Amino acid sequence: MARLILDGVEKSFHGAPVVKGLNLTIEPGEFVALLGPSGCGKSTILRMLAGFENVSGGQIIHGDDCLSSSTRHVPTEERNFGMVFQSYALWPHMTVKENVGYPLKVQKTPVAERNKRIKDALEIVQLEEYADRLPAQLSGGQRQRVALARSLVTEPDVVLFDEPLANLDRHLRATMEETFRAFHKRTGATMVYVTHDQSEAMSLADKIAVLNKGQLVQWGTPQELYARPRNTWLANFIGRGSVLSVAAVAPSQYVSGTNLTELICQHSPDKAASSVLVRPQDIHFVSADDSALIVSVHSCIFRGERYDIELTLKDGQRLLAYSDVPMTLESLHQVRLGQAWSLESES
Ligand SMILES: Nc1ncnc2c1ncn2[C@@H]1O[C@H](COP(=O)(O)OP(=O)(O)OP(=O)(O)O)[C@@H](O)[C@H]1O
Repeated sequence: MARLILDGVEKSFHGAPVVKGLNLTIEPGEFVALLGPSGCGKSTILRMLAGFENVSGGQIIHGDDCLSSSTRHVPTEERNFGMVFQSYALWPHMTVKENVGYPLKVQKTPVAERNKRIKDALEIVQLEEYADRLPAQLSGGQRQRVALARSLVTEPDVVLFDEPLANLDRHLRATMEETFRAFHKRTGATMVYVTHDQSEAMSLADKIAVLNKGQLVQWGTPQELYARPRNTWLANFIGRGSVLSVAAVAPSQYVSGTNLTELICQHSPDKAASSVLVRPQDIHFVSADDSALIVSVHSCIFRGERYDIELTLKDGQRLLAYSDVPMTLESLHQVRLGQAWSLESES
């Protein structure tokens, strides 16, 4: 098992940069998500890791080996990285076990060893009983599990996933997330997982690289990204909450509820302003509290376990809060704010 390093990786297509100076160090056995909106360069990064694309600058290092640089390009088949795509990419005329065993056949692994590894891989994804079926006789989730089994028969150090759940319905996605978690635990392989779905990334990954327009915005654990997003763009992208304009305050710090209330009250459009992130669970409805803020209810939406309440502050800004009970539109309430996180402005 070896560390995977992206060192100043660049990629341009026809002179247009799509990945800019990317630095990431992925520890052996880590589950890493590359998260970002459509077109931010996630798949291109994965394709460079896989060796389908060369790099325009920088280098990719695995352990002691340089896999890609401006002077070197180790071909895909020599990287021994497993890959799982959105489209499954199964051979329709081959049975499940033939599909799973295909990479071993290419490697000319002896038949007895091949059969053992196929059996082990199918056991991990719980498809032993389906070994002789054709892909057309399987459900979407089962096909994705075949692709997963195929990605691990060669016992790769690194497995690359390109939006593997994008074609599955919500219920199946949750089940497959469980399969991925178990798969990671069982194999201990390093995993790099591309997705534009933040809840998927948060629930699966040890660390997340959030990308926007080909650049790394932040690299951290899901908890760090949620609690301390770097800038306003990331605060709007990760989790639920409200980005408020307040009187000037230094970025990257927690602001206490009392200070926050003051910063909101002192804010005026003609003065320098900062942005803070307020999470809905930090907004508390109170009664008869002199230091509380007066808000009115703009909307109230039932979400099953609770209501989403959109509030309007005195200056017209909106604030998302949660409530166990429904609230009447336009009604006035008092809220006490817990804490907020101050943000850098988007560069
Ligand atoms: N072979 C190519 N030739 C030219 N431009 C390309 C090529 N591949 C990707 N691009 C461009 O690079 C940018 C990043 O594409 P990429 O597929 O990496 O984004 P992504 O984040 O994976 O998006 P999505 O979530 O929509 O798949 C896009 O603007 C895309 O049009």
